[in-house]
Amino acid sequence: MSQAAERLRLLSGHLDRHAAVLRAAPTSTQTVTHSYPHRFRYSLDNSLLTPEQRQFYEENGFLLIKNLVTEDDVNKFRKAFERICLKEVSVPGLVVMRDVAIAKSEFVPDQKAVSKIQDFQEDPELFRYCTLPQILKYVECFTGPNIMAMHTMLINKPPDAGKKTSRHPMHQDLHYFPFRPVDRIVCSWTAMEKVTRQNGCLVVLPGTHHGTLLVHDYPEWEGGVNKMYHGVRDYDPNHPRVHLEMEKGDTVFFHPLLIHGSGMNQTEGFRKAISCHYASGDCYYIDVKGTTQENIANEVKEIAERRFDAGDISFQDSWAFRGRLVQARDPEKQKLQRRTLTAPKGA
Ligand SMILES: CC(C)CC(=O)SCCNC(=O)CCNC(=O)[C@H](O)C(C)(C)COP(=O)(O)OP(=O)(O)OC[C@H]1O[C@@H](n2cnc3c(N)ncnc32)[C@H](O)[C@@H]1OP(=O)(O)O
Ligand SMILES: Nc1ncnc2c1ncn2[C@@H]1O[C@H](COP(=O)(O)OP(=O)(O)OP(=O)(O)O)[C@@H](O)[C@H]1O
Ligand SMILES: O=C(O)CCC(=O)C(=O)O
Ligand SMILES: [Fe+2]
Ligand SMILES: [Mg+2]
Repeated sequence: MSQAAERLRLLSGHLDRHAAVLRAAPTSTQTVTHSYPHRFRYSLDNSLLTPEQRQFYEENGFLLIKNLVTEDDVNKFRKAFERICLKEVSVPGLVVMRDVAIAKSEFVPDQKAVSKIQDFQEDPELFRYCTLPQILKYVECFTGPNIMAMHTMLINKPPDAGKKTSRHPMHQDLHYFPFRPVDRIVCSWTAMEKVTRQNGCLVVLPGTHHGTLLVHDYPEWEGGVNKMYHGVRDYDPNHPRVHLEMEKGDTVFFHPLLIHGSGMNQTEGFRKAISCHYASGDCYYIDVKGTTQENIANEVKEIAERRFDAGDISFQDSWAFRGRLVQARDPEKQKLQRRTLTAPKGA
């Protein structure tokens, strides 16, 4: 038997015994969980999540917390978005996107034209979302105490213009991220109104975070597809799907390998959600050359160089500009700010 096979055999023997111990464990699982650190890969020890919530995230890759953001705060974020759309304020670095079906038709200079804004880290009111203590408390369970807000977004999913371009294809957010480790990254996504299957709620494939990063590309949709909306090329169409219907203020936290998307908006209203991707400040940048992420890296680089009229902006630079420290126990260790390009040995 090869050394590797022998190691695997020993390891699986160890895991079997481990599982047997867990099965034989008494009903007070709370004390048991703390003595078996390998049982938890996706979440860190914390005093916030119930054992059931923690287990749910481990198994499914997402966790929905009801009523986490107040009505008052959501209304303030809606107002801030409106002011941006009305061009009453201009925010440095902000990316405004119109749905491809609308962008290619007549320009309407109000929020109706805007399907998404990204990178609102310089808007104090919207960025307040990323610093809400009740959100960071949950985020910390996945990232640990040093937290960077890496990517901010407000999605204003328009009524579908008839070409199904309001859909977001099934994807894994990690496709867009040149930083690791993967399990120390989490997204928070808050409904800014009731979201339903009708207006295009999030759709998730539970448990897919256990897999690896898959090949992403533009889906072959007849009516067109929005810029950079890559989808997983092959996923199991029979995998169970969950439609996450949510009330205003409800927030879902999900893992960057969880396959998710959102359906067509079949209503007359604009379905709004605000989100932030967080990563541990101890994460490091990786070089995606030669990986499945090379296609998105090239697109991002091209757009960034055009926008900033600069010669050479790397994929990692484009993230380093945007990341903001939102919580620190250990300010020295914020590798994502310093743009450490090489992975530490053994990572
Ligand atoms: C985890 C997370 C990162 C996951 C995601 O967010 S996935 C989606 C990521 N998507 C993005 O980051 C795209 C961000 N959007 C943008 O950068 C911009 O909106 C752009 C698509 C570059 C367009 O911006 P801009 O150049 O200011 O707009 P213009 O009105 O001048 O149009 C220039 C040409 O682009 C076209 N365009 C505009 N919006 C879209 C669209 N949504 N999809 C596809 N093509 C689009 C527009 O028609 C125009 O094309 P031509 O007329 O030059 O042929
Ligand atoms: N024909 C398709 N090809 C690839 N992906 C699709 C297709 N139709 C929907 N999707 C994706 O599946 C997810 C869910 O879409 P959608 O809400 O339409 O689901 P659904 O279960 O078909 O709901 P409904 O029956 O309400 O339309 C979205 O990410 C969407 O982009
Ligand atoms: O709000 C949505 O439709 C989901 C958007 C999304 O998953 C993303 O932009 O990565
Ligand atoms: Fe996503
Ligand atoms: Mg459908």
